[in-house]
Amino acid sequence: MTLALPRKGLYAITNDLDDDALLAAVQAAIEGGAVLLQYRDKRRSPAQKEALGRDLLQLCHGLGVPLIVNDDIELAARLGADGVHLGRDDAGIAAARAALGPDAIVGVSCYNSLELARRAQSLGASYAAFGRFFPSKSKPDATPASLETLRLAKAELRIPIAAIGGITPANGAPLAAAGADLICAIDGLFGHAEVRRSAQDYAALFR
Ligand SMILES: Cc1ncc(COP(=O)(O)OP(=O)(O)O)c(N)n1
Ligand SMILES: Cc1ncsc1CCOP(=O)(O)O
Ligand SMILES: [Mg+2]
Repeated sequence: MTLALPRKGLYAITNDLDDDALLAAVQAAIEGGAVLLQYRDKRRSPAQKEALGRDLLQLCHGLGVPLIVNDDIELAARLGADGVHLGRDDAGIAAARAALGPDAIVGVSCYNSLELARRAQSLGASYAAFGRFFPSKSKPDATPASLETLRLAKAELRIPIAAIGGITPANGAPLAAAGADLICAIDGLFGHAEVRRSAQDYAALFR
C-alpha cells in the first residue's frame, strides 16, 4: 500500500534519538498534526536502519501517515515505504521510480535553484524542497535559500513545494505565506521538550 502525498502541513524529519524515544516522539508528532514523516538517519548500520524503518512504517501507517526514506532507494523498497527523498549526492528520480513505481512519493532537494526544481518536475518528482531558510543545527553546512526563490517556485511549478532548514513555529509564517505547502522540521520538533505541542504549533502555520 502506498499512501499519497498530503497537500499541506508539517513534514516531520527524524533526528538522532534512540529507537524507543524516537518512536514515541514520532507518535507525538503525528498526534500533534504532522502529515508526513521522513526517516533520515546518518548514524545507524544498514541492519539497524532496516529494523527501525519497519517499526516507523508500522507506526506511521497505523496513524495514516506516509513514510519517506531519506537517501536510500533500496531501503525504501525493502521496507515498502511510501517514497524516498533525494539530494544532489543521491541517486536520480528515474532510479527511484524504477525501484518504487509510479505511485511512490519522490521528493527532490532543490536548495536555492528554480532550475533544479524545473528539471525535477519534468523528470517526475512529487515535490521540490527548498532550503535551508534559517541556520540549521541539524545541517550546519546547508545551502542558504531565499524567500524570493520560494515565491517564484510556487508561481511556476505544479508540484508541491517543501521548505526546510531552521524552521520553527515562530519563524515559519513567511514561508507558508510565500507558498510552502510542506514545512519541514527536525530540531524545532524532535528537539523540543513537548513534541506534540510543538507539532500543534507548526500545524497552526497552515490555518
Ligand atoms: C524535505 C527535505 N529537503 C531537503 C533535504 C536535504 O537532502 P540532502 O541535500 O540530500 O541532504 P541530507 O538530508 O541527505 O543530509 C531532506 N533530507 N529532506
Ligand atoms: C536536511 C536539511 N537540509 C537542509 S537544512 C536540513 C536540516 C533541517 O533540520 P532543522 O529543522 O533542524 O533545521
Ligand atoms: Mg541526501
